[in-house]
This record gives sequence, C-alpha cells and structure tokens, in this order.
Amino acid sequence: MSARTVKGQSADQLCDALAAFSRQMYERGWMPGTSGNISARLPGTDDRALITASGRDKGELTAQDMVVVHAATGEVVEPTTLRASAETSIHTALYRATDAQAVIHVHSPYATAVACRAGQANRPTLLRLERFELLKGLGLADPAGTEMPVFPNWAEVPRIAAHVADHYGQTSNAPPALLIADHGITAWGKDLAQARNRLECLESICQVLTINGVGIHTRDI
Ligand SMILES: CSC[C@@H](O)[C@@H](O)C(=O)COP(=O)(O)O
Ligand SMILES: [Zn+2]
Repeated sequence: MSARTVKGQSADQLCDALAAFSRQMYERGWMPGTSGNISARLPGTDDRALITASGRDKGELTAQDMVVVHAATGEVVEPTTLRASAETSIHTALYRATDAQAVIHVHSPYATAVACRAGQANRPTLLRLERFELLKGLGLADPAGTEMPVFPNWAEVPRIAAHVADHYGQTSNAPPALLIADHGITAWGKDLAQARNRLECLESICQVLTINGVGIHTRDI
C-alpha cells in the first residue's frame, strides 16, 4: 500500500508533484542515485505530510513511492511496506519549527562543496551570506544578509534534527534553508515550487562562493 490509499484528489496530485519534482532534481544532477528526499504537508489535513520513500532511485520515482506521515512526529500514518525517508526527522523538525509547507533536500554539487568547506564535524556553524542579489529570492526580512546554519552530519539523523529544531525554534530571522556538513542542502517554502526556487538561488550563490578568491565566512553558533 502507498500514499495513494489516502482518499482525495489533492493527495493524488501531491503524490504526482513530489515524484515529478524528484525526477526533475535527478535530471539536474542534484539527486544522484537514491540521494535526496522531498516532503509536503497534505492539504486538507491538519497534521499529515507526504514524504518520499527511502532508498528509491530518485530518477524513477512515481506517485506510488510516497509515504504518509504525521507532519510533527514522522510517525507513519497509513500502513505501508515502504520505509519513509531516513531523513524524515529533519523534515518534521522543520514542520514543527517553521512555517514550511514543503521541504526539499538535495545533494547539489556547489551547495555540497560549500557545506564541506563551511561545516565542522562536531559543532554547528553559521555561514555568512551577504550582498548577493539572489538573496532576494529567499524571502528574507532583510535581504542584505543572513546566516545559513551548517549542521554536523551526525550518523544518527535525529541528532541533526535536534540541532535543526533548536536553531529554528530560537532564531527568528534564519533563512529558509540549511546545510549539512559534507552532505548537502535542504530548503523549504510555502509550496514545492518556492522551495525549489530557493534551492536554485542558493545553489547559484554557492557556485559563486566556490570561485577562487571569494571568501567563505563562518562563525560558531
Ligand atoms: C545515496 S545515500 C544518501 C542518503 O544517505 C541520504 O543522505 C539521502 O539523501 C537519501 O535518503 P533517503 O532515505 O532515500 O531519503
Ligand atoms: Zn542526503
């Protein structure tokens, strides 16, 4: 059984949209192999979200590969033989701590390169982003600058999720995106298209940051 067992056209459409976005990210080289995951709150429900199943080839994802979970806890709501993404706890931390309606995690090359350089193995850091015109694409209260958190890539994913919940629970002007050291980037928005647009802006900013001579400035949280 899959998320298709949830009654209603909106659930069907959202399953299709998650699969389509996933295939698009794969085509761009942002979800190599089975990497990356996508979720969205299920319209018409207070507390449910759809998330991609774990370990699936993201270039071949279909609407059948979605799992219905509790948006706040990640508990699987609809019985299924599929396993929800191994990184579900990061998505649910964001649904609890922010106004995110959709969350996309990718291993895009430039953001991952910056996450390797800016991150630390055992403590969160903040990456300073300022002056880039594309910061306006993030919907920041102050587009002049922001600090994007970079969390350690703990093997126990709930440990990453705990950092995420702490940071976004306490930081009112944080950007709608985060990096995981040596791993990748996650962005969110009011819907999948806005989350994807924000990823595009940040991947482009990270491309510039990887050019020789452009400095990467970080500080400990
Ligand atoms: C191809 S390994 C990548 C995974 O370890 C993970 O980082 C990832 O992005 C996908 O995990 P998944 O459980 O399929 O949602
Ligand atoms: Zn990942």
